[in-house]
Amino acid sequence: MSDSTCTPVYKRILLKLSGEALMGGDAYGINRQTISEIVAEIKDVAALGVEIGVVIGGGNIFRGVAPAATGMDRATADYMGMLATVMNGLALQDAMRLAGLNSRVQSALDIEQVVEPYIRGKAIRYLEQGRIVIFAAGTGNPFFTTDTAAALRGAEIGAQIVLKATKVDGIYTADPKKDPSATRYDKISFDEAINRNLAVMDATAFALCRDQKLPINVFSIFHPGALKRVVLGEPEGTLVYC
Ligand SMILES: Nc1ncnc2c1ncn2[C@@H]1O[C@H](COP(=O)(O)OP(=O)(O)OP(=O)(O)O)[C@@H](O)[C@H]1O
Ligand SMILES: O=c1ccn([C@@H]2O[C@H](COP(=O)(O)O)[C@@H](O)[C@H]2O)c(=O)[nH]1
Repeated sequence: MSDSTCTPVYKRILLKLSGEALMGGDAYGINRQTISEIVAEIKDVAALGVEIGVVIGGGNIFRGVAPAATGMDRATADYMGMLATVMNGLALQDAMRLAGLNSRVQSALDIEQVVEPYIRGKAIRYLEQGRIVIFAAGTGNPFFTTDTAAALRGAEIGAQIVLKATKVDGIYTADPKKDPSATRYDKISFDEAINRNLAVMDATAFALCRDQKLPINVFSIFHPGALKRVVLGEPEGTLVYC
């Protein structure tokens, strides 16, 4: 049932959830309280009748370019990273189940005993039926990231925007964790974000969204209500536009 007091400006969104955000205050893995809170934010948006695809990251478990992967064959490390996103996807689906949300996980890597494979038409059908679709295993290819998977799946499912829910509250002139003097953009063009090498997302993801005219909004998943505010068209975080 849609909430008649709030009208979303997007009918279908692709939400990129940072894997690291799932850690909450922990050093590693998935914090149950944090994942429940994130799911509650998603539930508020689902209640508006918005169709939601989710790409989940894996940085809380494994990252192919992290120190833990030093010396490893890069492609092997990347496959481990993609499998980490499958674990996060299953945890997210379970947290959604506990919250009363109906979701499906689709994986870009074939592990059919665990999750169903990514099939675009089926994913779109699920969205039309009001189910949340969690896209796991990134693009299914090494040397990419889940940000690029978000751009790709967002374009494939016809999402109107990619929402990057992360640990920072937008895009800054430099990494705010390293440069406290960095300032936040309210909005920025794709060309400027790419030319300035703003590392909040990788250049492949920015370029794909730019080419597909798919805007991105980067915001903090730790700001209560931020996801809903973005979906209602209220200013939140940083909008990346064509
Ligand atoms: N110019 C910038 N503006 C904002 N954040 C930046 C910038 N440059 C680098 N960052 C960093 O980018 C990070 C992006 O966050 P995030 O952890 O979501 O990336 P991710 O690799 O997609 O996540 P994960 O792998 O955990 O799914 C932020 O934590 C921030 O410190
Ligand atoms: O398409 C993809 C997506 C991801 N990977 C690997 O997984 C990890 C985790 O993803 P994050 O985007 O960093 O959350 C990533 O570092 C890669 O190692 C991949 O190979 N292909």
